[in-house]
Amino acid sequence: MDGSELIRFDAVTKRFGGNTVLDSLDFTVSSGRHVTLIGPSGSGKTTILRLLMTLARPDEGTIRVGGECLTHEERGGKLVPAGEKHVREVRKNIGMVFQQFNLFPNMKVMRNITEAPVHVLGLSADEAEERARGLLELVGLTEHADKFPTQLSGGQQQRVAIARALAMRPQVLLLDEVTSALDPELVAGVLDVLRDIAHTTDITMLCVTHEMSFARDISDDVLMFDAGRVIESGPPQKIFNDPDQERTRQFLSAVL
Ligand SMILES: Nc1ncnc2c1ncn2[C@@H]1O[C@H](COP(=O)(O)OP(=O)(O)OP(=O)(O)O)[C@@H](O)[C@H]1O
Repeated sequence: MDGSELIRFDAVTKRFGGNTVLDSLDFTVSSGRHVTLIGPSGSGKTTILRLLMTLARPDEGTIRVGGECLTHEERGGKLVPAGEKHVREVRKNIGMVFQQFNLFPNMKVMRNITEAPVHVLGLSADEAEERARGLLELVGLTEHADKFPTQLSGGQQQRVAIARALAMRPQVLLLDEVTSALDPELVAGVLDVLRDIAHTTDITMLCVTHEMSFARDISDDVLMFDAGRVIESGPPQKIFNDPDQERTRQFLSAVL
């Protein structure tokens, strides 16, 4: 962890129709930090992760990751909207785990994990498999490399999705409600794996979750969103125990 700035949102506005979901949003995340986004449903948390994955584009403002601009590029001395090639390069630094796992159903676990390292990073099959074996051990699925996703529980599938995201060795891992689609008895196993990753690696994490005790455990910083703006931020002890904003207090009393 070197503490340098890794993610920067400058005056980012995102609208869907007439609905302003993010309203001139500014925030930064330093390298190695674990940041949790909390706030009421519809406050724009998932949209932030989707913008970072370029699954959506902002209407205004700029987003930078690792010093590279995700939204714009310089061409002929002018700043123009970023093209596909530029976006793909910047995005190599970002891994995401979704609520619904999104594994490739027709590929075995091993291939789910090696596919992008081979095709995007150009690793040899042997290098990618060695990397995948290490990750399967990390997520406790060494025995399941030759299974198809449907042969695994939801919790196991989500752990494969975590291994798959990490296989690209991204600088930042985005976690979007990764336990929301799981049966309650499978949640703890997935959160334990993520706790382990948070505590033993220097990866930067940006996490949207309703699991407040998990947020308390892993976060360096908590950002409280309301109506597309950060209304308060700070270490989890401060936000969860003694928030400054009445809106944060109300939100927490409803979810804790
Ligand atoms: N593709 C889309 N088209 C239209 N509206 C959208 C789209 N994606 C998000 N929205 C709207 O943007 C707002 C913010 O959504 P977002 O998913 O970012 O909120 P959230 O804070 O993550 O909420 P939740 O906690 O319920 O997941 C919501 O009103 C949502 O309906």
